[in-house]
Amino acid sequence: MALTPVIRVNEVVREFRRPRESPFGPRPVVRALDGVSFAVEPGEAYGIVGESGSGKSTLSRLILGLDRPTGGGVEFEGRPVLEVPARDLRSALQPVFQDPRSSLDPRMKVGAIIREPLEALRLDVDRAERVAEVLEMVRLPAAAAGRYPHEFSGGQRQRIAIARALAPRPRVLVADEPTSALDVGVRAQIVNLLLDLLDRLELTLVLVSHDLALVRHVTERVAVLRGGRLVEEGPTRAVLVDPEEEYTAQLIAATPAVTWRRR
Ligand SMILES: Nc1ncnc2c1ncn2[C@@H]1O[C@H](COP(=O)(O)OP(=O)(O)OP(=O)(O)O)[C@@H](O)[C@H]1O
Repeated sequence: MALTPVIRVNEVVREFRRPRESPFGPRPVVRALDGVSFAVEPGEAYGIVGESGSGKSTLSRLILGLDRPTGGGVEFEGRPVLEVPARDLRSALQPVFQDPRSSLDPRMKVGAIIREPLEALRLDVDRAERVAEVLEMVRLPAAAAGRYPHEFSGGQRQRIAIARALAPRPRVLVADEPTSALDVGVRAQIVNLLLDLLDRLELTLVLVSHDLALVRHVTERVAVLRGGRLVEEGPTRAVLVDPEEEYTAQLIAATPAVTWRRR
């Protein structure tokens, strides 16, 4: 019997209304997503790529249950994501955002930042122990808990953001451009850390990025979005090395040739 997909995106449409262009004119509608369907299997690393404005962030918000589609639906582990109780959903499905500078509260110590989801979700765990555990997982010293985010480098702050996401022991991470705020040299470390965590913790990853080199290195399957439509989907190697669609070939051609090296 086939496994239930972790995430199923089913004919999803998301429209946004723009402000009127003239006082009595209609409000223009932007179709950010237009009939997108795919499924992510347990333990898989799945990439979503596309140029700016193709609908990637809109899709990641819908997957996380942070937004409502205009049509179609998203299922998490077989249930409509909007019907999963918030506490169950957030302990299982955690976001990792782009820029830890804006997602980490500068007034809170790192320990409190990592404890926050445990407190918000009222999880019955030894919080101090869990903080130490996740800091160790992202290779930061236990003493980091007593310091503030500004005392860390960009790469270390991204590790803190990942530690926070891991604290409730999620089964799935949704990472939207997790390395784009970082210098190139630091990116590879974060990427290798993510790969290591996927292996060790048997996580499912949805990686949203315009960085094709990153997606090629990390994911097993990939979906290519263009203007809100899914134009191509398949094994990452096949799609990003030998694409069937001209659009994907153009995306690849527009990408600087960066290759990630595994440790
Ligand atoms: N809240 C909103 N209100 C109006 N339009 C929106 C809103 N959010 C997204 N859009 C529009 O939907 C389309 C897709 O946007 P989205 O941010 O999902 O693209 P993206 O692929 O993530 O782009 P980027 O890589 O630049 O972040 C764009 O045309 C955008 O202007």
